Amino acid sequence: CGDAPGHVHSLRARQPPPTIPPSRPLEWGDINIIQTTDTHGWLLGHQKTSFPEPNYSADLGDFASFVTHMKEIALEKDVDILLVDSGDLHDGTGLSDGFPPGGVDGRESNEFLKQLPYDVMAIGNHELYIYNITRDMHENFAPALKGRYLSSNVNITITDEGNNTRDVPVGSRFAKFKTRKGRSVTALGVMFEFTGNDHDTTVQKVADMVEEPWFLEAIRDEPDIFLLAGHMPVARDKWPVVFDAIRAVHPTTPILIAGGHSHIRDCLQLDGRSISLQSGRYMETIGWMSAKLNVDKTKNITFSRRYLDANRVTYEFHTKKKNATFDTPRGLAIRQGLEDLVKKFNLDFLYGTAPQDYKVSGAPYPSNGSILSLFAEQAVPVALAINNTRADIPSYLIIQGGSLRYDIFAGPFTKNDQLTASPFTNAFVFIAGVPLRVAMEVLPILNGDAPAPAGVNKRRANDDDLYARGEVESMYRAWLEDMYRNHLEEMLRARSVAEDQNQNQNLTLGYVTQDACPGIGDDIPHTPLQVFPLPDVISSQPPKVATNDSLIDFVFSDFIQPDVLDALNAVQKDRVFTNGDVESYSPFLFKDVLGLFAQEVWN
Ligand SMILES: Nc1ccn([C@@H]2O[C@H](COP(=O)(O)O)[C@@H](O)[C@H]2O)c(=O)n1
Repeated sequence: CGDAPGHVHSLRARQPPPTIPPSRPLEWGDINIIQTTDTHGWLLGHQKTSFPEPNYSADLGDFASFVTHMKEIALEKDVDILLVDSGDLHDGTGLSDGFPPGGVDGRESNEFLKQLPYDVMAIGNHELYIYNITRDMHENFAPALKGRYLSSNVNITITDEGNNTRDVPVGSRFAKFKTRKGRSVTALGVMFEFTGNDHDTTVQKVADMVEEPWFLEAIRDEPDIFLLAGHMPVARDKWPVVFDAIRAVHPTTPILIAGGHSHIRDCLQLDGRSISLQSGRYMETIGWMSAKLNVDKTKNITFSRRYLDANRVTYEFHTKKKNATFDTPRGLAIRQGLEDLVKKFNLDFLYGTAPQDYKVSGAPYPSNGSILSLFAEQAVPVALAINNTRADIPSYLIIQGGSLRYDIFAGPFTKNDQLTASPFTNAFVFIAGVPLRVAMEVLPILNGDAPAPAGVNKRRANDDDLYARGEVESMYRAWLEDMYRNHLEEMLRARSVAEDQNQNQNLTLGYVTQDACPGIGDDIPHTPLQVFPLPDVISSQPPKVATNDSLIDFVFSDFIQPDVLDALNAVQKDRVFTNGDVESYSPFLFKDVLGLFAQEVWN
């Protein structure tokens, strides 16, 4: 059948390029865990054909079939298997963010996640940026998990039917349940100390949470295992606070931690009877951990972990299925439902044809190949000139680079691609009559490239504050930079580049993980992607005006409005800038910009 006019035939490549099959079976234990985290709406998988995308080409239907077969294998082996998610279901693709006016982000895509047999799910920070989303999770999502959607330190304020205001957990504080084999599990869902949450939602400090009576009561009786799911990176965060609180009562009980948030693959052990795993982002990685639970409490537990590339070749290898025997009725129905949602949300609508790739961290900034340069220097000026009475007034723009979430690939550019690259509903606001010189002083301060005057929140310099507000892109990039640096060092150690290329010639691009757990974690060996450093805040080209003191419209994202006002008031004393000076600049939001630009320029 032909494509509808202005639409692509399918968001999926007809035949994704072949991926390398795994060569090592998974190590099974008495208790086995499949983990997802930071899925951010990527339920149709990665559909582009240039590597590493095909590594992650499986959709949620494929994953559902995989889980079914893994449960069958667990039954044959007579062991336990649990499915766990560590949060961030929103903001990332059209399936979650392409809803029509009046809808709620993620409500329809989450219906498909409900169809998977998750044993435990934890809340993420992307469930807290907008109150309506949190409320939807509380009212419509958590009940489907029947007490297993965990928000140990996250509350929502609601007004009940009797018009009383109540502060309640978004999901449940903890869950206690038994596995198929009769093992008792005490599960928690702990969130990092996020401060960027919306009104009427609260995130409690982890040190305060572990002193709560409910927490002490929940951990008092010894289970067979503690399962700590949560939207918090396994390294350099507050897991040890939770771990120590449990260890003070139960020195040897197995503790399995399923972390998330920083989008990396990671593993460590806080002691010999515990393991912490984190399985990446965007349905690229499926995490596996297993534990052989010995009864001798003086001995270490034998754990294993593996990072699976989320594609059918991987899934079929580990379930010993063939293409023809892999799909389950539920898997096929989920895929069909997702395809139907693509049509319903018009995600296959074609805005134009991207002439080349535009990368987030795979190209230098600024450059022709950078999506940050494309957005701030080309797309925003075109998109914000539409329906804008101020379009003729010289303007200068700054925005947070973290709002550009994914690469654009050469070829058809659809509504789904637009939302994948830039999913947020941030607004463009402005202050009229700012001297260009003053506006241009804000950027280096927010990036920490210039000394910040007292009281100014330096976005890059103040890493703790940035981290608390949810910024983890720099951690993800640092992880990529490490793997690329290691690769270059290895090439130097190799006798010649030719020899290295020879050794690596069958490897495709992908993640090369070095974590703190024994053995090799990656299921498939890859060669790493090249990565470039990026600033936190980016700008448009300064306008051509008479002098640097000429007055311009200073345009910025409402997401960084408090930082911008602080910086403006610190770099000059002629005028006090307040929220009252800030006006709406455009009816269009961040998520609209690339589509408007593509329609004008890529058509
Ligand atoms: N309205 C928003 C919300 C978030 N961002 C960007 O996302 C970063 C946090 O996302 P994680 O997946 O890393 O939790 C945040 O720091 C912003 O850069 C945004 O731009 N607009």
